[in-house]
Amino acid sequence: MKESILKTEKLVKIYGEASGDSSTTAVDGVNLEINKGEFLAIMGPSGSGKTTLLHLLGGIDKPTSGEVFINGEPISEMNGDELAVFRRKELGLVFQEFNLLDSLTVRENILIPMILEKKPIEEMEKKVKELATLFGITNILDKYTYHVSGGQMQRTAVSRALVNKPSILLADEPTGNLDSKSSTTIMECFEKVVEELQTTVLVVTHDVFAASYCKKVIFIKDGGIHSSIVRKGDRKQFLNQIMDNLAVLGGRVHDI
Ligand SMILES: Nc1ncnc2c1ncn2[C@@H]1O[C@H](COP(=O)(O)OP(=O)(O)OP(=O)(O)O)[C@@H](O)[C@H]1O
Repeated sequence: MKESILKTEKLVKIYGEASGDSSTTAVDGVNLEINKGEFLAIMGPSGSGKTTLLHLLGGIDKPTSGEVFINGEPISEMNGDELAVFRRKELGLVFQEFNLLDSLTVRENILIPMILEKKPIEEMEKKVKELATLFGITNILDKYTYHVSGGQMQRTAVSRALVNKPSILLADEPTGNLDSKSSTTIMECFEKVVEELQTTVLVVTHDVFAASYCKKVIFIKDGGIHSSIVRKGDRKQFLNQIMDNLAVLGGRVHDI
């Protein structure tokens, strides 16, 4: 049976409503359901509302109306502290800019969320070893982040996002600052996250190549869900299918 991890009901985000200036409806009544083990991408033209939607799903921003449920829990009913704890346990977040602390080593960066959860030291060491092995970064664990490559930084960020075994990993343009080789490595890491750790992954991306690694792509336009496609054949066929759907969406290719 399908297990719902994340669900939204009539999610709306309007910017600028209170200021009296002209307002922008960035997310316009989105109903979305993501089940356990899904690996999906959200794509759409520039300004279509992708990042805003991801911020609402991750509790980083509050909706104007509607609700986000994570494991059946409505996140709008949580106060700031409750939401912070809930996010630390249930959500893993990965950003384009990596957001690592450069005064810490790779190992220390990965440990931060577990330290905040006051996990026993043996458990922390075991988890870091497990994730570093899975993502091929054991040899850089004691390096400072400014001494490692962009691809290694992003694999560190993915490890940090996973240490507390979240229900879902949300990634905003995770390949945006990476060359094509590192982008491939990161998308292969996400495949492992889904297949070996059974963690659900949602990626917001402009990158057709990155999206082609996913099993499903949801296209958004003007803040609403326009269409979605599911991967049936190989990755190259899916990449072509994604390109065709983006062409239908409109917007110039370099805007996507
Ligand atoms: N803080 C804000 N205040 C006012 N308007 C905003 C704000 N953030 C986003 N918007 C507007 O909301 C709409 C959606 O923006 P959003 O950044 O979510 O789109 P996006 O699809 O992620 O774009 P891109 O692909 O260019 O990053 C745009 O019209 C944008 O100008």
